[in-house]
Amino acid sequence: MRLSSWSLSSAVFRTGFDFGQREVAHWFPGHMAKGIKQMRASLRKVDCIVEIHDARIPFSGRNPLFQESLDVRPHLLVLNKMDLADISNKWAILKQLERDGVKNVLFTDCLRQRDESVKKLVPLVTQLIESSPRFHRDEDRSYCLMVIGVPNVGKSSLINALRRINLRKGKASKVGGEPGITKAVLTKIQVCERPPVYLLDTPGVLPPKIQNIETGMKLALCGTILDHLVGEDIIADYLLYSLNRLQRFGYVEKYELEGPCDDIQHVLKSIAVKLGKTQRVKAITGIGE
Ligand SMILES: Nc1nc2c(ncn2[C@@H]2O[C@H](COP(=O)(O)OP(=O)(O)OP(=O)(O)O)[C@@H](O)[C@H]2O)c(=O)[nH]1
Repeated sequence: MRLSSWSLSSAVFRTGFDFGQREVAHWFPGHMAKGIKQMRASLRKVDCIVEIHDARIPFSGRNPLFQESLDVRPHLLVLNKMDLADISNKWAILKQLERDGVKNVLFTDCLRQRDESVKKLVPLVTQLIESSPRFHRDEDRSYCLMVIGVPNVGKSSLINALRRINLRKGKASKVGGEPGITKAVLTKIQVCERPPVYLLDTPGVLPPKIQNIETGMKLALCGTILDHLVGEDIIADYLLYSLNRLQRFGYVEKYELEGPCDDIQHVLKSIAVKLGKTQRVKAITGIGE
């Protein structure tokens, strides 16, 4: 078996998207451009930037547009959805990020009710802010954080988890399984009383140009780009390619296949049959005769 038939050029051809060269208007819609503008305008009020990214793709798809803000404020990279990621090589990930200039990293799972990782966030950011050269201690001082990241990585979930853990309060930010739920920079949301910590939720912003097609596919696979913009079949094909390349053959047993396979249509058909998701359709013959 060849490990995969997936090919970058065929994905470009089939999607019509060229992640490297062309700006794809759908991926940088108006609210994202507006979001970046609003973020820049609000930066003045912010003590620390909390950038959230998907722990499954720690090195791909972070938005370079955020970089300028990271240079002027303390920065914490939160790698969320760690429950879905393979973090057995956590130290290697941290080392690589450090080489890329990212020193402060926290892995989180925002869906767990009493998650220890989310609890660490407030002490970590207050420490970062208080050790920054711009810091002035003041009796009534509160801390303002700005939460940034590409769409659907869990920005709103993190805000809600912080409120749940620190204030025992309910949701303040709308959460959704699709990218693009948060469309406006919100007003300050309180997430902790002692010390008083507020934060600004922001819309998920994709880079206007995606570095290369593989980065684009990873972002799509993690749900940061609406599936239909890339094509569900192409995303599934890339997933199969990635599983085979990483020699993760768990899908073979789960879907009772004969063995590893590089034909996505065959795999999808077998899954549909196993899950009873098939439909009878009338075959139409004779067209064009
Ligand atoms: N498995 C898992 N899912 C998560 C986690 N955090 C968030 N999610 C899910 O990821 C999806 C997106 O979460 P949101 O909090 O809406 O993400 P967002 O970054 O605010 O999204 P936008 O508004 O599109 O920018 C939702 O379906 C959440 O339930 C996590 O730690 N683990």
